Amino acid sequence: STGGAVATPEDHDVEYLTPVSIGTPEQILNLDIDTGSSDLWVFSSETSRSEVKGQTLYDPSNSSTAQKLEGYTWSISYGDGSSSAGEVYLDTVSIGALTVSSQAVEVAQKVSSEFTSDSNNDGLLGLGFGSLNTVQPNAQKTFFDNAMPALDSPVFTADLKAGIPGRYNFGYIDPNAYTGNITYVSVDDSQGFWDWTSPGYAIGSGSFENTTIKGIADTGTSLLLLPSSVVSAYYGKISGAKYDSTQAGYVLPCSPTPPDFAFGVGDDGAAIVLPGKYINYAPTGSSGTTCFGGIQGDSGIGFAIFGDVALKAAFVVFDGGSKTLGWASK
Ligand SMILES: N#Cc1c(N)n[nH]c1N1CCCC1
Repeated sequence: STGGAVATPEDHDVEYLTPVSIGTPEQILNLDIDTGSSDLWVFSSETSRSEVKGQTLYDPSNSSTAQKLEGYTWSISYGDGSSSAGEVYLDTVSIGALTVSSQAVEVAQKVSSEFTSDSNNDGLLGLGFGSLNTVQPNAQKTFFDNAMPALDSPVFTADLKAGIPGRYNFGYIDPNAYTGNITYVSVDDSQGFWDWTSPGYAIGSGSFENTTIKGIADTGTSLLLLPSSVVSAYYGKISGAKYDSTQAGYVLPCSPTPPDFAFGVGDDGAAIVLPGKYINYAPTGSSGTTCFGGIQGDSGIGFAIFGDVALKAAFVVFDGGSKTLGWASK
C-alpha cells in the first residue's frame, strides 16, 4: 500500500497542515505532521470549550468505529512550552489512500494557549519513534509504525515547500520530486528522534567548514537551530545582523537578500543549499525593514534541529526499515 497528502504552509511557513481522515463516517482534521514527536492527538468534543477557538473537533461518539481505551491517558509537553493532555480511543485513520484500521487517537481534554490560538491546527500526528509516545499505561504506536508492514516500502517522505503546498508520501519515493541523488545517512533513534550528523556547512560562496553537527530532522519545528559557533559565523557575514534580546534571536536587514546557507550530507560532498531568502523568516515590524532570522541557536537543547526552514530546501526520506535519512535537492 501507499498513500500521501498535501502539506499546506501556514503564515511564514511556521507549520504545515495536512488533511487526515478519522473515523466512520470520516471526520477530516488538518493536522501538523511532526517527526519530532510521537503522539497523534486531536482537538475533540472533549476539549475544554474555553480552549477551542475555531479548530475542527473529532467527536468519537459520531464514529461507528471508535473504541475507547478505558483508563488510558496521555499528556505531552513540547520544547516550546506548549502542552496538551486527554484520553485515548482507537479508530480508523487515513492519510490519502493509506488507512490504519486501529490507530490510537488521543483526544485532547486540555490544550495550552499556544494551541488554542492556532485556529487552523486541529492537532498533531507524530512520526517520531515509538519510545516518545506519552500514552499511559501502555505506549501506543505511531501511524507510520502501524502502517509500515503493509507499505510497499517502509518509508515516508517529506517534500515541504516555501510558501506553497508540498506533500507527505507514505510507502514510496516519487522520482519526480527531487533532483540528483538521494544521499542516505545513519540515524541514532536512541532518544526517539530522527537524529543524524551533518559533516559541516558553507556560507554563500565560501569554503566548506568541516564541523560535526548532530541534530534531528523535525517537521514540527519552524526554524533551523544550529550550534552558536555556526550561527554567529553566518550572521557575522551580514551587515546589520545582530542578536536582539527583545526578540530573543538574531535579526537581520530583510534587504539585501542574505547569503545562502548549505549543510553537508554524508561523506561524499553532498549538501543541501538554503537560498538566502529562507533566512528572512518573517518581518519583525510593520516597516518590513528588519527580519527575524530563520537560522537561530540551539543552545540549551543539546542538539541541532533541522526544522522547516531546512527541510523545505530538500526532499527527505525517512526510512523506517533501515533507520536512515535520505536527503536530496529539488
Ligand atoms: N517545541 C517544539 C516542537 C518540536 N521540537 N517538534 N515539534 C514541536 N512542537 C509541535 C507542536 C508544538 C511544538
